[in-house]
Amino acid sequence: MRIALIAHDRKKDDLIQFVTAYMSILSEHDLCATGTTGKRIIDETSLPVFLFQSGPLGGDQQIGAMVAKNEMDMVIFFRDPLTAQPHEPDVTALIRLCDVYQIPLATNMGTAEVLLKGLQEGFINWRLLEERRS
Ligand SMILES: O=C(CO)COP(=O)(O)O
Repeated sequence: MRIALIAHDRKKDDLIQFVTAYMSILSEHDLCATGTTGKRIIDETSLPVFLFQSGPLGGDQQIGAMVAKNEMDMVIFFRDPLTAQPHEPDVTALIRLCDVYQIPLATNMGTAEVLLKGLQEGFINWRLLEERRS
């Protein structure tokens, strides 16, 4: 499965903690991330991560394009609900596309934990069928 990892600045520490805790599951999948988030994951966990542009420079849109092309299986996006983002329309667009294409999306750590446990149990294997169909 291809999994996108994204975190706004004040949520990056939480995402690193999450990725470290679930490294054994995440290491079995193709990981990609917005630029700054991805660099921190690489530096702090050594997991291989494909880097898109930084979020404010178009990274959310690049991930959204992959969702629209059926090339993304899960999005874990630790949003900061308390800080205005200059690229808020891009954030909204990515979340909208996940809903349009029924892509599992977690916007906080509680949901992300459930998603990864579900992934491990095979609850998201229907995505493999989707990929074959497209
Ligand atoms: O802003 C972001 C998502 O909207 C995250 O981007 P960075 O990972 O480049 O900080």
